[in-house]
Amino acid sequence: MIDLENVSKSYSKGQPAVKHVNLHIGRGEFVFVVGNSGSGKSTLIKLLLKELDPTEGIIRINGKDIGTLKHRQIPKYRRELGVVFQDFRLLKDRSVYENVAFAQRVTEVPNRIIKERVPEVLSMVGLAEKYKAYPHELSGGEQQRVAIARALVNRPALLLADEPTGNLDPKTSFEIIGLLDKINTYGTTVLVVTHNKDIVNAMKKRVIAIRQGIIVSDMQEGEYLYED
Ligand SMILES: Nc1ncnc2c1ncn2[C@@H]1O[C@H](COP(=O)(O)OP(=O)(O)OP(=O)(O)O)[C@@H](O)[C@H]1O
Repeated sequence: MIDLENVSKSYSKGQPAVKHVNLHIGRGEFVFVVGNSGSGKSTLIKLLLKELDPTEGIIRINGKDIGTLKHRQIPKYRRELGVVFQDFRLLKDRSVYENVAFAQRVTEVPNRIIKERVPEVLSMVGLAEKYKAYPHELSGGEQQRVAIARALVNRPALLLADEPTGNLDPKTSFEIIGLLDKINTYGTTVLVVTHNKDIVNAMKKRVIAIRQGIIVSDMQEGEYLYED
């Protein structure tokens, strides 16, 4: 699903943000990526989304070297990934339904399919009843559920979540991770970047720790051993 071969990324100044990373994440895995601020986690997500190109190395997603994608192929490539952020990034002036439908409208999915899929993903995230609500009428956890529904509506094989619980209280954070875990059991590969030690320790998933752009540990049923 995700293969990084000797991937490095340097910004113009300073040390490389990601250094000689080799990584394989198989289809259907659930993986946490942990590390303190500035360790290179966001850079890694941006490389996977092809918002940045590596200075060195090859990134393959689904067997495809994304370095070979033409400029005009990038939007389509990104739509095949589901992405969730710490700050939800919902459209404030659109309802829950429209926020999720929007991801399909831009891909010119026929209305008939949209009408089928939007309620389907909203009930999967437990928000079927709130389809008319606007983001400001929802709690943080509910807003993140909408963002997850939007990420799932195009049925991505891979879901990337960058600090998805960063703005949520502990109970809601566990609910959101539980939802990502459920999505994973349906077959979607899930990669979660997080600082949340309690969640990482409770979930017993694969944990990849990054320090200064280098993978310093990679453990199945791992723990958050890393001190900030
Ligand atoms: N656009 C940029 N230009 C120059 N340096 C950058 C840029 N973005 C990130 N960096 C540097 O790259 C390194 C890794 O940053 P990155 O944002 O990937 O870390 P992070 O682990 O995601 O941190 P955080 O948890 O704070 O989001 C840091 O030293 C950072 O200062």
